[in-house]
Amino acid sequence: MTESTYRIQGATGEWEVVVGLEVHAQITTNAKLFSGAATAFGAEPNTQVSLVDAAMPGMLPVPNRECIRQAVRTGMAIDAQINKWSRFDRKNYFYADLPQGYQISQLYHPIVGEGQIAIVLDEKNPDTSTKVIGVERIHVEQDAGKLMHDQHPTSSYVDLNRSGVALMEIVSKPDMRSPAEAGAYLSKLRTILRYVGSCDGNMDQGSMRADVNVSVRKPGEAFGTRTETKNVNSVRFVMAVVEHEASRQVDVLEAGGKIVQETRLYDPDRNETRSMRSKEDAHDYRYFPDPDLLPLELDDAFLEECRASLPELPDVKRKRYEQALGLSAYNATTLTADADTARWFETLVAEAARIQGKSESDVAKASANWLLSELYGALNRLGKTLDTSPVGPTDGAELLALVADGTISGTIAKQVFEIMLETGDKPAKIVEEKGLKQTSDTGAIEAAVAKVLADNGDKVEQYRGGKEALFGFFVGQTMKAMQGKANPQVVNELVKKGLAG
Ligand SMILES: Nc1ncnc2c1ncn2[C@@H]1O[C@H](COP(=O)(O)OP(=O)(O)OP(=O)(O)O)[C@@H](O)[C@H]1O
Ligand SMILES: [Mg+2]
Ligand SMILES: [Mg+2]
Repeated sequence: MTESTYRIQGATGEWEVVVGLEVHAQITTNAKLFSGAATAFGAEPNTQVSLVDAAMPGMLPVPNRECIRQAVRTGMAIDAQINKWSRFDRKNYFYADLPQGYQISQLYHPIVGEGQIAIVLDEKNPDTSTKVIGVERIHVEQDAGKLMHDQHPTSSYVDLNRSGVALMEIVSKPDMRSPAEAGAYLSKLRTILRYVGSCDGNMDQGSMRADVNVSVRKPGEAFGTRTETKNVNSVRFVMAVVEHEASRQVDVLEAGGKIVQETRLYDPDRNETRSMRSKEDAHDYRYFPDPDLLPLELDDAFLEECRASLPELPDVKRKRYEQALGLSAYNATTLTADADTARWFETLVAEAARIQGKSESDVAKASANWLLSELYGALNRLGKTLDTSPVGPTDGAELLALVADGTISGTIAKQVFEIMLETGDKPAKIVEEKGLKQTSDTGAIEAAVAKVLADNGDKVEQYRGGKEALFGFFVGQTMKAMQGKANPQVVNELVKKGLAG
């Protein structure tokens, strides 16, 4: 565990920043938290609104089992305490996007208690740069609707599609100490949610948004007063908010001012935060238990099913990639940062092992290197991602097998791969049709070596005079003469022999 050393230098000395994040994550379900209305993104306004979501008198909320299940699975994935007994509370306030006049949330008895998330600050050295950030709680609550101010010159409209959509509010402890830690926490949380499948993590669609709580203090002193910047919707913006808000607070404090507990808004265009209103306290909302809902009681069979349905999680997967598959820490971290990437890689490795009749650990390194350099390089160039990759894991594994069994050299493999990307053809077919098979035909290679040595008599003399670095030149020239198709080992041997003779 490393201590963060992020400090802000002020006129009166160094300041430390303290950060806690409240993350609202939309639960991936087809239906809302207390109604059967749909939740699809991008639907026409007010087409996904049931009578419950519109708060028609007399309608009663009925909890959606799947939402509860996903919150519990998320809690288990961060090693949190799961509360078998929890309850919904009403958070009362008036706003035009909230037809009920209250939000159903969980203040006093959240469904998930304390947990933790391990963040990595240096991907090359994950084991020595891990910091554990505490999670205070996860509770389940309803989302509000959305006001639309751009539809009419003088009126605002209300879209209730989001009204009643299930959210998890994941509240961290004030354990982060720098913009980088806040960014790493949010990324890691998103990774975990995507592995679990409880939230799609698409911040640009609003499925995940962070309220960023920031305060500053002199190192070793008690916590200062926090401000809360609402609804920040990217990792980069969260980091920017921490940086700006911290230095703004230092300026205020050093000028003799006071920080007031308030809600602020982030403006990405001007990269600044602005005060919105003074912060409400819990008592302003007159929270009380919702009389329309019974307490939630989870039985053991339900909890057992939640646990059994969890996938292998990113930290465990990373360790397995390092220890069982022999990958570098960096490659293991990169490949496990995203559930889809890990799945793609695992199919590639399984296929490569199957085709070559080897164990997964024998083929994992070459698979990882190919995926992270060749495939990623090509996808970047083509503006594509793994899910839209023109080459799938099985074709990739077949290409790797051709290199492993000596059918083609690594250089030729790059050419074959380019053709695969263009045509979608199988690698074996391309090698066959283009006559790209590697040759170990010593006769042909010997002849090529002889010609290279004859054409470069001066260099041969220099080599023999002690300039051994020239060896690579002769190998390269021979390879070129063989159009890349010569077995490199045989070329090495024959060049050595030719130079000696
Ligand atoms: N001094 C502090 N500096 C920075 N962050 C803090 C500090 N004290 C608390 N926090 C963070 O502020 C957040 C408080 O969230 P919580 O949901 O408990 O309350 P809230 O913000 O008052 O309520 P609401 O959900 O209505 O916004 C937590 O993430 C916590 O870690
Ligand atoms: Mg909160
Ligand atoms: Mg808050």
